[in-house]
Amino acid sequence: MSEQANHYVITGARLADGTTTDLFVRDDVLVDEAPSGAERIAADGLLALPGLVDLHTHLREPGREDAETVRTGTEAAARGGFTAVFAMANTQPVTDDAEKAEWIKLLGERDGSCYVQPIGAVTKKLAGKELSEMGLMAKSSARVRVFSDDGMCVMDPLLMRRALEWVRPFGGVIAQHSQDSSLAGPGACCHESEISGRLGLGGWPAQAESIIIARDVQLAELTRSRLHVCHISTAEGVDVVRWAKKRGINVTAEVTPHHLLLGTREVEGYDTTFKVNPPLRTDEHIEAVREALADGTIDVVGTDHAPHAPQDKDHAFVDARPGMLGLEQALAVVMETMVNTGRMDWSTLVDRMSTTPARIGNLAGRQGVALAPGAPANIVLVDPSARASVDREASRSRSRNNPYHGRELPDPVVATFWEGRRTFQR
Ligand SMILES: NC(=O)N[C@@H](CC(=O)O)C(=O)O
Ligand SMILES: [Zn+2]
Ligand SMILES: [Zn+2]
Repeated sequence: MSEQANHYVITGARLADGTTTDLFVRDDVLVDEAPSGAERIAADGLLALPGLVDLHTHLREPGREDAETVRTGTEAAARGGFTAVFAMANTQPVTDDAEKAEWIKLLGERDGSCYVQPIGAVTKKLAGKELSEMGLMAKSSARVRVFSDDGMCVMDPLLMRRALEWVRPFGGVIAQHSQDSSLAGPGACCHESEISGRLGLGGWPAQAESIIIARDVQLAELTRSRLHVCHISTAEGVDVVRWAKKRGINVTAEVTPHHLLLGTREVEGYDTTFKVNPPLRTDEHIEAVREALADGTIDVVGTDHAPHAPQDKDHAFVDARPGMLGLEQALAVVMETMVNTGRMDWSTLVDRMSTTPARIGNLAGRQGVALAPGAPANIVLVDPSARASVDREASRSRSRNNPYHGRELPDPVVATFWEGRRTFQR
């Protein structure tokens, strides 16, 4: 038995369905009896869940390695209980051809503490003018299935129609950053509300989001293709998705941890950590996205982990880069807002944070698989009662724009195993 072998016996853990079992890890799979020489891990009182899957991560490599790298971003992911992340295309250069997608995939294999699946850009350089090489990215060894201009909205409806048509034959999906940039002034940087008026900040109305979603679900219907709505944040947006699903339109939606917990009032101190797209909203919107995540109108939680270097955040609110960290506290925030409030049980949480994101991103069978013999050994061990004050300095991320700094939250992740490899241990 080599010392490097990933052989574990995890005893006494409770699964998402409430049953208690022992888990046997032999290399990268779960088996039905203890491998010889396995390390024993007592997990009494802990939950064992399939590793979490994030459809929406910004890893910043290549181009902004001062803010994050594949290594540091996936270390943050493992710390948060994730065993797979989808890397957004808005890097420098943009991931808009097969070679660049293959390079991200290779970086993941070389440096990753979890599986890294590249997302391809919808348009070249995210410029919104010309479709990228989506077919070649799909055919490449990176096997890209999710395409997004995230950071930018695909504003041209004809281009959006063509993109949806293009990905349909190979089962791809267009993940849209739904934000009508023509419906707010150039300085829009928070939610349009009484608070934006009082603070003197330009606002994004909720309708800048819901109008694009309404257009796109109809284009998904027209093309019989698949649409994913990134970071939905408004009651109006949720209503449109609910309507579209009732019509049988192939649409899925995602909410971020920060839109489940944080509100417009966070920006009152002009702390640019809280500047994000779409902006933090008011209580009625927060209530709407929580309800929609519980009832399945919103299919998944996606972190929109968006690391930024200090020089991009240390500006007047209107000039700072939007985006905040998310990977390390995602599970904690979903527990606090959804599980500990009695809105959601653990098996639904697993669906929203592991099974369904894996399915949307075409990783079903490899990620988000229920823990049973034969399944890949992607496991997160969770202590449901631990709590701690978040310290941004303790982050695995290279950036410090953590919106939960100083806040007391659950501190659930005890250990993470990716394909049998222990990638995090508290
Ligand atoms: N969410 C953000 O405010 N910023 C993201 C881009 C995006 O998700 O739109 C980023 O890349 O920094
Ligand atoms: Zn976005
Ligand atoms: Zn994003």
